[in-house]
Amino acid sequence: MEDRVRARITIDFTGMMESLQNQNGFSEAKLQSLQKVLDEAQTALLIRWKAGEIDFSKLLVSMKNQLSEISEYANAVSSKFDNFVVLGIGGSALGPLAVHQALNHYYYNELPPEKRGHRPRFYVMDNIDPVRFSELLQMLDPSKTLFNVISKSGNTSETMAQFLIVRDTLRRVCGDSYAEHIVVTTDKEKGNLLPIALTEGYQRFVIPAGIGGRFSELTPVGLLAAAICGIDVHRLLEGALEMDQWIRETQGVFSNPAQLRAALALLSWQKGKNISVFMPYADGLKTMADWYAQLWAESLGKRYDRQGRVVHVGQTPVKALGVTDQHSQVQLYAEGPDDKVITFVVVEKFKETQEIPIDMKLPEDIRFLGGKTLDELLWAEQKATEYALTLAGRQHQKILLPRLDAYSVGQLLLLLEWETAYMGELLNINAFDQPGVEEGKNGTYALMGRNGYEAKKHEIEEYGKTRYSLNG
Ligand SMILES: O=P(O)(O)OC[C@H]1O[C@](O)(CO)[C@@H](O)[C@@H]1O
Repeated sequence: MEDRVRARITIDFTGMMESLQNQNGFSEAKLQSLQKVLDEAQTALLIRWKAGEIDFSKLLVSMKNQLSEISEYANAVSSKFDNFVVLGIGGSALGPLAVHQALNHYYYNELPPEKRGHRPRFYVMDNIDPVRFSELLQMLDPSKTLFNVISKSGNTSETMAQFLIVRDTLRRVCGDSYAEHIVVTTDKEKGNLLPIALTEGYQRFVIPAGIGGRFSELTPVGLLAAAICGIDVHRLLEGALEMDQWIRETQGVFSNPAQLRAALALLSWQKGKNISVFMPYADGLKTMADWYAQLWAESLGKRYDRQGRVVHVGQTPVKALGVTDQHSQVQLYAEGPDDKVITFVVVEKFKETQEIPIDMKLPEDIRFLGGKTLDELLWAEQKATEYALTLAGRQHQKILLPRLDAYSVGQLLLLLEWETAYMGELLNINAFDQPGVEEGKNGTYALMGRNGYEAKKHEIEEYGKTRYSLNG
């Protein structure tokens, strides 16, 4: 029976304040003085959203209205197929993966069907590594598999290549019924995937206009996969809506969680903290750190400001996992360059616990663990690391999730999306585009022989003539 607690997540920014207060020239008043900029940021966002750009609230409400369609399809296919495979990359893969890992059994795919509600196994193919892709196709029975091709643009080479291989395989294995094994999630009007989907009669879901990949988890991009794998998508959206409302309706940097995190991020970035470490203390949130990395990096790493001036802004996101990375990265965080701000994400109540057995015959060095639980050990380690970083004068803050459930995850997604949007405004850049990836894409088209890219191909071949390499 799912717990119906609807507690809000908490932002504990003591670690930031203490460290910032120890720096010359910082005061709470300085943080407060950002309020005017944040208010302007909010107004600017709302104006642009009214004019048709991404609008979190509108999006969530319209998704709520579409849930019955998504759930109906999900229920129909989940008992029909043994496997459900997402083909996508970036925002079209990281969100579905993060939410699945956060909310489903950690070993979901290994469970016998009855223990996963007779729902299909779930795979996300977010790369074009030929070995992994071949091995996936060797391992799955295509006739028992549903493939979800996800691409906002409908043009992404990696996803299109995967799709063409899968379509070919399905045609060979399933004959005329191959189209029943493909569901497409793409734009309503644009892209090359759409006409193929229409002509070949695939089931189709729409990514609303104005929503870029990294902001699309709470659209059919993520909701379909979640619904097929048994996640409570209603609660996910409820949590997101609750956070959206909290942020949208709360004035004041010390009461608005996204404004506070963005303002602190700006202040720390201005003080040379060029790295933002996202460190959840829950294995279920490991891929949430990947999702966050794309959100923060692609949204905020920009060459030009809104007036076209060269600014080169952005903070490099780093993924870490507590407690695992205490034994690999924390040494650097404590004693290396003071260029990081660390966000711990802590779950206050885990859905499972494990007691450590008591054995009085053991030496005290390990006997002290007996009678405690793994959760207690994990929380103690997090607190101790937080304290150690405080002693080292390092900046950190903490997001506390009451539980790792759909409601909290919905809140977390929206918190981070809003924070990114505010940070974009504070940096005076467009957080919703990604022009820096175009050059690489065009180069790929050129090298793969796409018509119209001959000059670029020549340019790259010329570049390739001078090499400095070592081959013993
Ligand atoms: O969903 P699409 O259009 O295939 O894009 C995939 C990813 O590629 C990017 O456009 C970057 O190349 C990301 O912003 C996006 O999440």
